[in-house]
Amino acid sequence: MDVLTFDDVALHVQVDGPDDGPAVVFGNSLGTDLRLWDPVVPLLPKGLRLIRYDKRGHGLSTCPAPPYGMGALVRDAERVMDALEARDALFVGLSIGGLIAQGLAAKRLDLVRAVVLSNTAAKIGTRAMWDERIAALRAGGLASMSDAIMERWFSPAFRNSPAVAPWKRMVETCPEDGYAGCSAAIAGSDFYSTTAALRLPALVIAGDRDGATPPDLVRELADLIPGSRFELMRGAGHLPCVEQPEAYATHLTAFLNDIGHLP
Ligand SMILES: O=C(O)CC1=CCC(=O)O1
Repeated sequence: MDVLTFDDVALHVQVDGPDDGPAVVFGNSLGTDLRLWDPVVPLLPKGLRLIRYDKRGHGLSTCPAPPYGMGALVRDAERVMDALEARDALFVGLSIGGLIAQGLAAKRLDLVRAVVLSNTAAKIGTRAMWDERIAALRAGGLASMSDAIMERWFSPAFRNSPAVAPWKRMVETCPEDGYAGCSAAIAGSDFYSTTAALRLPALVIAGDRDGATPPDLVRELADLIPGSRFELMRGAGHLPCVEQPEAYATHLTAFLNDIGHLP
């Protein structure tokens, strides 16, 4: 197991592929850890350096006391990439991972040459909505919220199948403080103006059954970035890399090819 230790947090990372391959860094969503990408990773072209990490308060990373700011989450991504000497990478961020991608691209263009912004937006929800979510979390824990979370994450077909069980368990076992801390970071994030100033290749992915970041909101994000590509995945919810890994990997591979980021 690889752990990168910093002054305020220790981050669990997993690297697959050769050290000298083109780097692809993955940022996962609220309540998920780096296993979010397990279905997609084996379907990507060989020879890439695939870097995954558990954001603070999730997976095997440590869980500093909440609340977190988006600045800390962006800094964690930056620290992981600096520590692994991963420059000029494609950053694939899903949901809060997509917020981190936007913040990182605005701050460190030397690290990020292109982004995949998946099931995300320039701003996700309102402060009132996130305050309510944190209150519900503190009142009943994640197990009391997991049915509603599955409704946002997955299409009816997937969430009514046995395949949903491990993903439900993943969110139910997420540290409550980590979930609350990252919820606070989302509540305080608004990337409309910085993302509108980004000039880099971007693929923006939406799912037409996404109950957290609906397609119109994701489309609005794509419209902020000149030249971005927008893909709507039909039948997929908030986590299309889980529901439709083959189609998701096909979109990533086509984008990698277009931007010349293949081995
Ligand atoms: O609302 C959810 O459960 C999904 C979600 C919103 C932000 C994020 O990262 O995940």
